Amino acid sequence: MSSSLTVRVPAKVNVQLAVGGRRADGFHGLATVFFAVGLYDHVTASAADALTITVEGPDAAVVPTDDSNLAARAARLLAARYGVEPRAHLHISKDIPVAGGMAGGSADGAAALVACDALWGLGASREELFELAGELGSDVPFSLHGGVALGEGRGERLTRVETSGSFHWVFAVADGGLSTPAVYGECDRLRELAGGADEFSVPAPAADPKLLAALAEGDAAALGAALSNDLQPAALSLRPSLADTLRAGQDAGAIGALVSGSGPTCAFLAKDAREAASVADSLAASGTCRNVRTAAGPVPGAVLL
Ligand SMILES: C[C@@](CO)(OP(=O)(O)O)[C@H](O)COP(=O)(O)OP(=O)(O)OC[C@H]1O[C@@H](n2ccc(N)nc2=O)[C@H](O)[C@@H]1O
Ligand SMILES: Nc1ncnc2c1ncn2[C@@H]1O[C@H](COP(=O)(O)OP(=O)(O)O)[C@@H](O)[C@H]1O
Repeated sequence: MSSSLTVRVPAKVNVQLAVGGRRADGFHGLATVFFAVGLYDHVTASAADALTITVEGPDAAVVPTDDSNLAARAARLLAARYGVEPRAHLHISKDIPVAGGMAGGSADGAAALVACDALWGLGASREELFELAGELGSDVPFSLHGGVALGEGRGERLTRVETSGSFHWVFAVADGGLSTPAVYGECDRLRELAGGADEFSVPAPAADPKLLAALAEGDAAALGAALSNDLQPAALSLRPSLADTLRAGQDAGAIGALVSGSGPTCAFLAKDAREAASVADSLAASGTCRNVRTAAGPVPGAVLL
């Protein structure tokens, strides 16, 4: 047992997000290709008498520090499963945009599972951690997994996807977030208008073979052309100004552009690191976003430092 340890965990972008009809349980069946990018939160767990959370970083003020924080929920779930007291102080150093469609909360949940398992000396297997992650949220297993993976079911059933080389991304971070349930709800509303939103009205989602080939071959131009997100019309409907952001990135020379997950962060693929820096400069000057980040990937999932 150690008295303090830190886990590093990445953000994600969905390079494909195919959304099936709304299921009876309210969730949507997905075929999504998660891609982990080098933009990280760090969660440090230290010995304490009770479970407490602190957060630092530019968005810290909008992150809950009570039991609704995904890191706290993860610690409690793990402790309950092993019959131990959830005694830990969790400090989150947050660099992943909050409510931005980049799975920052899920990342902290995954990191807390790994950190508390080590702090409490539980020795949970990878399989056990993945099972707990799936109970915490649809995106949490991928934050453990990292790399590139196809997510099916709610997004929690993962299969590793083959890739070559590195891809270079630019992220335009918006002012304020979008609620994930609200974006799925808007997707359903738009689908109802077009004829139906349930599982019988919407085709079953499937991974795009062209996108998988582009990833396997390390072909950035082909990946850029294949990017797709079924939640994008809903995110644009709730936040019409995102169309300006997407256009600004395309005009700046990005070879692919899409809303990241449920948004409102917009993700742009660049040919190489130099082009990414140039797209980032143009986006920052465009006045269509709060700030701009560059990151390469794929990178590993939650890892104990
Ligand atoms: C859209 C995605 C794309 O990766 O992520 P974000 O872009 O928000 O980060 C995910 O599907 C978000 O996953 P996550 O944020 O873990 O969602 P959960 O906590 O499991 O569920 C929150 C809510 O989202 C909706 N939801 C989530 C997953 C899914 N397959 N179908 C859904 O309809 C439901 O309304 C659910 O109550
Ligand atoms: N550790 C956490 N970091 C960020 N947000 C959190 C965390 N725990 C709970 N939340 C809540 O989850 C909401 C969604 O946050 P986040 O996971 O960053 O976005 P998204 O679901 O778009 O990827 C936030 O608005 C916040 O209220």
